[in-house]
Amino acid sequence: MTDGPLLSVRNLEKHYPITEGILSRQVGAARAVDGISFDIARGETLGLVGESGCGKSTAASSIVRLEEPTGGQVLFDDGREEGPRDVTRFDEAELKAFRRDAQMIFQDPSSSLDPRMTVGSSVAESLAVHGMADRERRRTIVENLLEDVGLSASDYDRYPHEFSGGQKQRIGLARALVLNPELIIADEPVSALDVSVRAEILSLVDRLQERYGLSMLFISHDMSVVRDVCDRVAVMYLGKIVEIGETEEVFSDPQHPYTEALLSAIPTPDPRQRRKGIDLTGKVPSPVDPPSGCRFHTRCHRVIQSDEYDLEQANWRSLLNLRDEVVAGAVDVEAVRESVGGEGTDAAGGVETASDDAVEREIRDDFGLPERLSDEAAERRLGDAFDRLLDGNETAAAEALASAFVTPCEESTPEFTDHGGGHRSACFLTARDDRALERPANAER
Ligand SMILES: Nc1ncnc2c1ncn2[C@@H]1O[C@H](COP(=O)(O)OP(=O)(O)OP(=O)(O)O)[C@@H](O)[C@H]1O
Repeated sequence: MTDGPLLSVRNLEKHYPITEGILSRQVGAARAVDGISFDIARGETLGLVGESGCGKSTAASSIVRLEEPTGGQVLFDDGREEGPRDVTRFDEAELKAFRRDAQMIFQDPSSSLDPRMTVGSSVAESLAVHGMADRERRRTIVENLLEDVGLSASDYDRYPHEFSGGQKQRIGLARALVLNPELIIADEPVSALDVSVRAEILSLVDRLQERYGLSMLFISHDMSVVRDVCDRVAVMYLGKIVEIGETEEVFSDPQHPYTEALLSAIPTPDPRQRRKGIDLTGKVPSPVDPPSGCRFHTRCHRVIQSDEYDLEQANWRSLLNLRDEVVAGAVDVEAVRESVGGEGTDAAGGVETASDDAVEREIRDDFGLPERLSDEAAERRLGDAFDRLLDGNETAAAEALASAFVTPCEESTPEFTDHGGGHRSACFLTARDDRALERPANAER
């Protein structure tokens, strides 16, 4: 056995083709996982965390080749003399052996339990598949394992429907452990469970991991769950890892604004401890057409300002939101005019038409923009774009906004910056001055 990591994922990619027409011509690709790299040491738990749709499950299934990766390497070191081998190049027999060493646990344990089989037979099944012919021996191993996961040996002969969600996840754990694997990939193992049983299952996972000396990739959208069980954490956004480091470090000194926003969403019972002030608004963009540059720039509260202006950060964010909506053709001036003007009547008794000023005020208000920006140059260019928009020339307005308001974050892709101790993040802010992000004034911790 070498001292190196058990698993090294290198530039892993999974791109799903997007096809069109009866000939299924490929017209694009969903870049669900777009070049992620991380290591998992022996006995270590790495958390992979991010919002729904960022590619966590695709990463997991690509690592064990339930789906074929499009690119990259998955190096697994099972202690052979020749060192780590690339799972993506395994033939069928090698893959079968690898799947004994690397087991998955899923969010819904019922999906992998046959309702017509006793849970004991379900757990014992893979022992038989992998060549253990002695039925009594299989039974003894499984009975012991059921006790290890907090069930009893007599549960062997019961059926899945007789168990609660938490108990089923215990059975899922027993199934994953029965072949004595080295690596467990747990995909949201507690998200479907009642809050009351989550802590029990998490502490069981922790205990089993230590007892069996397991390495684990623990996938979750929930930062608070990750904090409880993971030694290190990798934060994923739209197919890419944006920050990775020791859990303690990442939680106490987050370096990427996305991590910061995820942390601010953790509910805490103590209002004095509550972090607030960071709105993670909007959905994760589509991986078919991800934003250019830093993929988080369309939602980032710290998105970098153009050197030309000196605006309040919130106003800069709002300006970019307005720009993106106008460019997408999603600002319907006439609808706003109607909604603003519909409240009064004109001299002839007809519905009053809202003035351009009123419409502009309304749109500014919708986007959280003040009636006048503090920066004169920015205000002039915004006013210019509004003139065109209110004249009904959306294309010219979009062009004016797109050329006036550009963030460096969309122009190139940030590389990783090393913060020491294996803590790295990919953000221009930290790349610029290599120091921790200052907290926003209104973000309490
Ligand atoms: N077969 C597929 N074809 C095209 N796109 C897909 C396919 N499977 C997943 N995707 C897309 O890939 C992206 C990543 O999905 P994935 O399920 O891996 O995310 P996730 O972070 O695990 O989210 P969740 O927790 O909701 O499962 C999503 O945008 C999803 O729509």
